[in-house]
Amino acid sequence: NYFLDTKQWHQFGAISPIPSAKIYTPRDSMSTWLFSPLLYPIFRALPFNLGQWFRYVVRDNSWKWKEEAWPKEMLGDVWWAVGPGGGQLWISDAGVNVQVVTRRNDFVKKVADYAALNIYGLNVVSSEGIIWQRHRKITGPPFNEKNSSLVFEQTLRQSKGMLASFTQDADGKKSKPGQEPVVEDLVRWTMIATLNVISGSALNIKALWPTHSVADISAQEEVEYSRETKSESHGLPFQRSFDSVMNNVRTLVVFPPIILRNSPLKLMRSMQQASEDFKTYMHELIHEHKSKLESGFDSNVSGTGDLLGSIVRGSTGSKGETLSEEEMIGNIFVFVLAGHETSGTTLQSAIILLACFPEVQRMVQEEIDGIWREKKECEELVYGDYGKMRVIMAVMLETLRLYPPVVMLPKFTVEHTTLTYNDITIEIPADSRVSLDIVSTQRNPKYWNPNPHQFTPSRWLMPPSYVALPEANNESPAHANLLCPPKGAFIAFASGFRGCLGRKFAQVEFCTLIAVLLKECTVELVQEGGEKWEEAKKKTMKMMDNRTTALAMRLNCKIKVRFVKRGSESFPK
Ligand code: HEM
Repeated sequence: NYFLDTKQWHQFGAISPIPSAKIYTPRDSMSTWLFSPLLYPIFRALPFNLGQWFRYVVRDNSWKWKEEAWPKEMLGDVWWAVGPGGGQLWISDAGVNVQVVTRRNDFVKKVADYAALNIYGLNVVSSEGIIWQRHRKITGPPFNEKNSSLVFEQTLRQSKGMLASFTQDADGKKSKPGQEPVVEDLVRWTMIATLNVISGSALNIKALWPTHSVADISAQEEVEYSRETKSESHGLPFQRSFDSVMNNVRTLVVFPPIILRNSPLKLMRSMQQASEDFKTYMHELIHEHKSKLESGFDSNVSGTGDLLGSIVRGSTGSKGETLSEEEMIGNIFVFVLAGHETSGTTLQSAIILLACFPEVQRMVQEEIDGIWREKKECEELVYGDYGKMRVIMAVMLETLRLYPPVVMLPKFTVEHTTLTYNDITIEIPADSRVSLDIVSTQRNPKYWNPNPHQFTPSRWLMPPSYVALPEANNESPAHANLLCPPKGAFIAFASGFRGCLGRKFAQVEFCTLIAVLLKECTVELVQEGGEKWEEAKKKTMKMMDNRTTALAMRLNCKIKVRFVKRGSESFPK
């Protein structure tokens, strides 16, 4: 019962050799998870600090940013949150992180937590054990150089459309200096770009940028999509069904199809219709790929590098090592899910940080100028330039260090096991949650001094003589002389067996988009009500800390920026 269970776990925490926090809500309660950000202010307002423990159950760990309490209120690098339902071990020590991610049979994903992601089929994100191995074996290889080059092409197209819409007025004319449109809702646009890039690179479709100017929002309604309805049987053109699925993913994941299909709300019925159309289109695409393969087409040689094509090809192997059509669709769905919001929010954070740190933006622009100086007239940016974007990569890694879109890596123990921390053996009972705290690890002064909370991309830029320590991780092998942090100290892309499959994908996308946006323009904060630049920066940096988890960690407020012609900046030179 609740009281005995609570008492037993609190006693367990008290005798553990590491610190512990007493929790009073059931550990696996879905309603606590859902409503914790709303309940937190109520608990925090209780007298005599009675509700302080609630901070440890807030799903997004947001108190670490908001209350400027970090790291004072942290209980240490490794500590227990204990209460009814069991214990949750929180880790922000690099060495312990490594132990967890490299012992994949001891620290597993709790698949029940991911069941909602199986709406189209089992996939590499939601599975464990031998099923996960089979999925990873087939879904890993498609993230290759050919795909990276496709990602580059897709991003080039999107970023040009994006830049035009940031620098043209509502009539589609180039804005005059000082009259550039205000980008009110930056994340909306970065998410459209990343959704289009992933759909393009996963399925080889060419989505168009939806508007000629962000000042003319109505234009979005008139979007023309490149892939039109394929047969009479579909209600929606492909891209519309795809966008609808991705934009309404939370509803689709929470409500079963039967409820949506029979809902009295037209909106819900149309979401389900779009979802069914998406599935039919995906089956059609898979059949197209299969028949090409049967007719002797070798996608390895002449394919475009799109993820679906490679998966279909990789799935023609021996029995037991293939994916069913449902599983292929399931994987494409989670690629889009895992890749679109994470990348979109990272780009948003980085663009705002660049607006706040003009000296960093200048370094980025000098790098871009250097790349263009080497080109002949009429030459374009090419995939080969990606490796030259060291400073942009440093900006990405530093953004991810401070504002990772995924804040925690959740693991679970099926059997009793142990971890070693500073020569201490930590006993971990079966059925414990083990959470790798990405935010605290990546702000831990043990690894990130000096100024671990400060945005300093130059910490990643090493001289040519740099030799990485043996126990270090190279976060972007395509770039020379970037800092290799100690293994387990940078885990924004996870690490070990279940490391992010789309790391390079996201990196190519990020660098290409920034290189296009900042070639001729500078991003600036919009100063409001006569505020001084320093005031605007201070206000913005405070807003940057105001985040909550949706699918990925998101800013709670909109930060306005503007893209002005280089040379006409208004921030201090
Ligand atoms: C800035 C962008 C990104 C970040 C920060 C990021 C971060 C992560 C993290 C932290 C995980 C581990 C999650 C967990 O185990 O709970 C993960 C896994 C994964 N990511 Fe990413 N990701 C990014 C972009 C992408 C992209 C663009 C794709 C695909 C196109 C992608 C595909 C995946 C997949 C398939 C997994 C599951 C791997 C497995 O479990 O074996 N990610 N990512």
